[in-house]
Amino acid sequence: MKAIEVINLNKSFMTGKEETTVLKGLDFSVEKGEFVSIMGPSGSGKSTLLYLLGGLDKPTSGTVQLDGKDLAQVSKKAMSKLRRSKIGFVFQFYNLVQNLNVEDNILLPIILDGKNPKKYEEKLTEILDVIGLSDKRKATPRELSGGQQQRVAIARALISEPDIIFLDEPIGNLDSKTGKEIMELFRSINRKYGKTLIQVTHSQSAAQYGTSIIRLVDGEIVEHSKITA
Ligand SMILES: Nc1ncnc2c1ncn2[C@@H]1O[C@H](COP(=O)(O)OP(=O)(O)OP(=O)(O)O)[C@@H](O)[C@H]1O
Repeated sequence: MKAIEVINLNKSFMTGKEETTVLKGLDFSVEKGEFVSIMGPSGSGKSTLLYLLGGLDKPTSGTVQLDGKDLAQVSKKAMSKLRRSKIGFVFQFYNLVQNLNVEDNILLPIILDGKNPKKYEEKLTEILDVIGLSDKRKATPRELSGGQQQRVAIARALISEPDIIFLDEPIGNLDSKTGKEIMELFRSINRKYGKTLIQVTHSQSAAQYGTSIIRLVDGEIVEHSKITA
């Protein structure tokens, strides 16, 4: 089963009168349960691709299908719902709300979605256990280390039980030991819960935690390979 299908995807940006083509006719698919690393030099189009896959930006032409749905055909309202329920995002700089404690940060997508957070009590406890922060429920972000803050961001991405989680340089801001721990957490989320993960990374060692690599150079795919353990 395909989680994502990309067909002849193009993306250009206008800067003044200049048009820059950043993604050039990409074709690929991602199976459910894969953990894909998008790699490539700075400026090759990795983040642009990730944002198109997650519906945060629109292609200039071509299609992105998520779970068989062409994102261009999805209404704005349905897209926001899709983003809140089917898709999770984790960014390099955790993006936590500083004056909310750990559990409220994790429950934020639920509250924003108009759901009753009380119904998520059990799920929250389970996720706090998975991320190893059961004893920090009431702490605020500034009382946590960078690695712990990223764990909270991961928990927030997991709470609505999305099928696909997009990671933009998720360990780019962490020391190597903490980065390893976070990558191990992603690997277990991928293996244990069968979530599809798509990460943008500069790190070859971070990519080794995944199942395949897509390498971009100048907006084109130069490699799409499986990682053999
Ligand atoms: N909103 C935008 N408007 C104009 N140009 C943009 C925009 N977003 C990205 N670009 C350009 O598209 C190109 C690719 O950017 P992108 O951020 O996707 O690269 P990247 O591979 O993720 O780079 P890095 O590894 O440095 O984060 C760059 O030349 C960038 O300047």
